Amino acid sequence: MNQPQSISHQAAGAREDAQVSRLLTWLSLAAIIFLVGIGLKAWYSGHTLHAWVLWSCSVLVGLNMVYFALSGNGARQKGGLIVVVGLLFAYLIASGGESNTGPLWFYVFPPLLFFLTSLKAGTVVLLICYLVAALVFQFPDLPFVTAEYSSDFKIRFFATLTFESIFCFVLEAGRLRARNELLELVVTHEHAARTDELTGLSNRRDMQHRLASEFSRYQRAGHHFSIVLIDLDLFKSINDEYGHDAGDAVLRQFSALLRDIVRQTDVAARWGGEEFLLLLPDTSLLQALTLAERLRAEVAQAPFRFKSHCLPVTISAGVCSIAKAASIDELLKQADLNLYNAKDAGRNRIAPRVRSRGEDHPMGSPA
Ligand SMILES: Nc1nc2c(ncn2[C@@H]2O[C@H](COP(=O)(O)OP(=O)(O)OP(=O)(O)O)[C@@H](O)[C@H]2O)c(=O)[nH]1
Repeated sequence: MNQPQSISHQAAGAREDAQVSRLLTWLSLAAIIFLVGIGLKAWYSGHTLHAWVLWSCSVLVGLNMVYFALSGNGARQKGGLIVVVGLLFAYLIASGGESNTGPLWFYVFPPLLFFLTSLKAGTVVLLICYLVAALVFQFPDLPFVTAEYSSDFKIRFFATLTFESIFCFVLEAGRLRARNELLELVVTHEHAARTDELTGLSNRRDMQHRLASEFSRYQRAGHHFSIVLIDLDLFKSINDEYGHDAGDAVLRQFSALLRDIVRQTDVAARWGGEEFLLLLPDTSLLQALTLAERLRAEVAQAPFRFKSHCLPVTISAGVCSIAKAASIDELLKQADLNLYNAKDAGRNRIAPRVRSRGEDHPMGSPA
């Protein structure tokens, strides 16, 4: 049986991914403007190589944006941006940038990295960057390494960068924990808003949503469906005779029976008090009547127990197919009318009553 609808972690995650991608697009745009601007400055200061590297990076960031716009692949968008930024920082450390200030840009990397990747992946990439920086600092004679840094600078650079990295890690871990707790809370609340607390079935609100979407499906594709409106007979007397707790126990036991009897695609809801509603997709009136009759017979036979008492429980139900109604309201009204007829005819029965060919007993009457 269909559980009450609820948003999943995946749905929330997908929404979050879309937000991050939007943010990254703006960030990429800002980076392109920034890189072109600094490149111009380097060009006019006579650092032509530096200018070309910055402009090349801005082209790569632009290509990454275009790729994302065409493919919509957010993971590749992040990966592409990390690779470009990583290459740029490796160049800045190796060349020293302008006036040996290139490594200072490295401080942008830890927060960006943890934001774009997971804690684990961010730590791994960061360690690789540390290794590159250590190699450049330790072996200034390596090819492509043109900068030289003082020992003081190297020590301070590593110390401050390590401090920043740890701080970013702790902050990101806290953010992720809070985000996950919030998601759990949203899912729990969403589930509670759609579930009947006593029986665990869908509540009226959830059923109304499902009826509306099933009706749209019917209008769009012509998929027929039926409903069964069920009412426990003389339920007040159970409450009066055995107490409210006994009544609650009966409602729970009946719900469990309902869950067992319906198909995976059917929806069972507590419609109110001691009234239940079944939504049966792709089901004709006759099929719905057959199911309702089976349910009626099972309830009449089932031993409903509360403490040492065996409680007499029967149900009446009104069945209606969408083929007989022009709207959900009309469908519910017709099912309610049929339920009233079943009660009026003596309870423990299903309405409308139909006689199947070759059957001795009319369907919908007590066996
Ligand atoms: N224990 C319990 N009782 C409930 C709950 N919701 C509604 N009821 C009771 O259900 C009873 C419904 O009584 P009625 O509407 O008179 O209907 P009935 O006694 O079932 O009689 P018929 O429907 O005519 O067969 C009332 O006594 C309500 O208090 C619930 O959540 N728990």
